This record gives sequence, C-alpha cells and structure tokens, in this order.
Amino acid sequence: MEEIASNKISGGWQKRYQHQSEVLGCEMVFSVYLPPQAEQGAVPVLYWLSGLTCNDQNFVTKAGAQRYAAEHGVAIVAPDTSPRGDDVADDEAWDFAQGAGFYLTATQQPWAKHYNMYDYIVTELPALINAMPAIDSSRCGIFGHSMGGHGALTIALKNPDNYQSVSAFSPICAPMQCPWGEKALANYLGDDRESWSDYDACELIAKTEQQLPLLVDQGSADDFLVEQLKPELLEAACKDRGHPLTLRMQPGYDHSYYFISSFIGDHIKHHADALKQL
Ligand SMILES: N[C@@H](CCC(=O)N[C@@H](CS)C(=O)NCC(=O)O)C(=O)O
Repeated sequence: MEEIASNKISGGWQKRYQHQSEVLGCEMVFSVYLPPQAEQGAVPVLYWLSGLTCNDQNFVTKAGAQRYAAEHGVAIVAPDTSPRGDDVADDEAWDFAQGAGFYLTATQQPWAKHYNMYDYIVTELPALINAMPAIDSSRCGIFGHSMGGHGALTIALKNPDNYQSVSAFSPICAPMQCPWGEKALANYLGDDRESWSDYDACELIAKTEQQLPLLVDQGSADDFLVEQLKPELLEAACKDRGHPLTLRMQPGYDHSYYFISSFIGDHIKHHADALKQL
C-alpha cells in the first residue's frame, strides 16, 4: 500500500492510498482522514460509501466532513465505488458497472471476475485500515449516500458484530423495487430474485435479529426520491419489525453533496456518540 497524497486539514491529515486489491483483482485507491486525536492514541473509524459515478474524492472534497471528524476524534475511510481499470468489464451507462459496484459479490459473467465490492468493504479494506496504529478496530461505524446508503444499511444489517453504528443519506432503500437496483441486481446476480434479497435493506430488516438503530436523512426535493429511493418502504419494514429508525425528511434539499454537507455533522455525531459508549 502506497501513500499518494497527504494534506493537513482541520488539524488532522487527509490521506490517499493506492494498493493492489486481491478480492477485486485490480489496483484501487482509497482515502482516509486521520483526526488530530490519532496522534495521541487509536481512534474509532467510520467507513463512508459513496453513490453512483463517485470515486473516493467526491466525499473528501465536497462533504466537509473533516472538521466534524476532528471535533469528535474519529477517522473516516472513503473507498471507491467499484473495481477500476482497463482490464475490468465496464458498461456505457453511468448507473452500472465501473462507478456502480453496488457493494455486492457478482455471480454473473463478465462481472464476477472483479465485482466483489462486498468482500472488499467488509474484509479486505478493514484489514488494511486496522493495521494502522492510529485506528481502534473495535469501534467501527458505516454510512453512505444513495447507492452507498444502500451499501451501508445492508452491510451493517448483515454484520452487526463488525459495525456498532450506521446511518445513510438518501439511500436506495429497496433495490429489488426500483430501476437502479433491478438493473444492477439482475446483471450482477442473474434472474433468481431470491439471491437479490441478500442485498435489499427492507428484506434484511425483516430477518435481522440484532436491531442496530438506523439514522436516515432524505431531501424532499431529491429528483430520485419517488422512483429510486423509496424511504417509505424502509419505514414500513422497520415499523413491521419494531426496528429503530430515525427518518428525517429535510424540506427543499436535493440529492447532491450540498445536502450531505448540510447534515454530515449530525451523522458524525450520531456515530461518535454510539462508538464512545463502547
Ligand atoms: N448526474 C449525476 C447523477 C448521479 C448522481 O447524482 N450521483 C450521486 C450519487 S447517486 C453523486 O454523488 N454524484 C457525484 C457528486 O455529486 O459529486 C452525476 O453524474 O453525478
């Protein structure tokens, strides 16, 4: 793993690394913010999963998260959203393939060779991060936006022992019931819809035993709200199971990082408060 950038911000360091990923079979780049407290001892770590078309830089440059991470003394890891490179299968569409890995393990060709973002986020990347002396691997949260909100919710629901806090901005709440999700799941996993349910937050809520409280923010003026995101389905699934959910509809906000930067401080506090108690 090679450090390719390091910039001081809010008293800490915004770093960027490049490495050869075993599970993705390609070279990957990710970013890590280390708050000033990391110089004194190990700090909790949050994983941020971005949405369609993003790499690690959208969050790092637009969310304004560093000042809140510095305030609360948490590190934030921002990975890319798919495997990358000329050898990796791709598609012309902006909502599928490179930039749109959907945080799953593809089973269908040609995608199965490289598209294994689930294992990258849950296993390979944490192994690299936890080897850093600045990181307290026992205190870990996960959050994300849109496709990354779907990733954060599904990964946390499936791995409650690995993540002690979770939140999402404008998540794709029910990928089995929206065009972005149906396209990705059919291509990556094939026609058997039963296999899709392992990557659908609403389906997972119905099965999970441990009830990690969910914080979700959603802009009311988000162009993708009605057709793609469907927070009402997550609300219904949580209500059915008595799963704790704080769903905040934020009037006038759209799908962009202007929205995320407006509430990122609340999310980082939500995670820091949960992780401090451990
Ligand atoms: N036209 C947009 C549509 C996709 C979109 O809104 N992507 C969201 C995630 S689903 C995003 O974070 N885009 C990158 C950015 O705003 O920096 C784009 O190409 O970025």
